[in-house]
Amino acid sequence: MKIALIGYGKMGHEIEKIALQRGHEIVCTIDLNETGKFDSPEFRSAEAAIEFTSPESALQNYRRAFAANVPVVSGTTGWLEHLNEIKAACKNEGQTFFYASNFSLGVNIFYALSNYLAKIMSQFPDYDVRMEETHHIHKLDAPSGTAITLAEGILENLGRKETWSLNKAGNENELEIKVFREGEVPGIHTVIYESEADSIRITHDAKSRKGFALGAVLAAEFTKGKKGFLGMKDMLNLHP
Ligand SMILES: NC(=O)C1=CN([C@@H]2O[C@H](COP(=O)(O)OP(=O)(O)OC[C@H]3O[C@@H](n4cnc5c(N)ncnc54)[C@H](OP(=O)(O)O)[C@@H]3O)[C@@H](O)[C@H]2O)C=CC1
Ligand SMILES: O=C(O)C1=N[C@H](C(=O)O)C[C@H](O)C1
Repeated sequence: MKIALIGYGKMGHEIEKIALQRGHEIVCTIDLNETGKFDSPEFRSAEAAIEFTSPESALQNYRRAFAANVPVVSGTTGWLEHLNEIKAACKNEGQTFFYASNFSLGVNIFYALSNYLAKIMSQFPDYDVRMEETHHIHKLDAPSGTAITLAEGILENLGRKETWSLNKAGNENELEIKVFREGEVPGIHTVIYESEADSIRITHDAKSRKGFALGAVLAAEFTKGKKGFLGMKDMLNLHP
């Protein structure tokens, strides 16, 4: 299929490689300060645009792609305060938008596992829960989008935490997410349950960006012929 890339950084390059390997054509790449390209015939010919940019630019990019009637697959994190606006555009304007805070199969299995563990732990109040995430030093947002999705799943299934907090231990109603930024780490997420007797830890450790990029290309393939707001739940049927 014809794919446009919005954002030609670390993920844009990785996605390009995988898209070409899977027989797709990259018809247009749009990086910072190249917004004129949204009006080009090449961009308009795309059957999907895959967007990995920055928290501040994501919403504008979606709007520009929608104006050209190009479906969007996005993995950019840190923009979710605008989620309802995008859902409304899907519903009221007939747009197509696929979002995942993490496109890797492994993390989506991990989400399901963490939700299930939280459900079990709802019966065992002696265990407190906290989370840790580690990423490369270039990351702009904290906590990671993946950590927020994990935290939301824990809050929903555990029933004894009201909200999550960033690097702030001590309040028993809050689920602490401790954030580390180190070297070129692609992404590590850990959920820790601890009682006086023992601790249980589950970790997802990405070996590279390949899994994220493959998931994004599979998502672009999945959007073909579909309308509305889509996510990994629709594609993988993994977490209830
Ligand atoms: N959902 C998932 O599975 C994953 C999500 N991510 C998320 O994706 C995003 C990008 O990650 P990554 O590729 O590592 O970051 P990079 O910084 O390597 O790449 C982002 C690219 O987007 C460009 N850019 C910035 N603003 C615009 C704009 N307005 N229009 C077009 N291009 C723009 C940047 O240009 P310049 O460098 O000149 O600023 C850069 O080339 C982050 O939010 C990250 O959290 C990352 C991995 C997996
Ligand atoms: O910025 C990154 O690199 C990543 N961002 C995503 C996030 O914020 O969860 C996904 C992955 O962890 C890599």
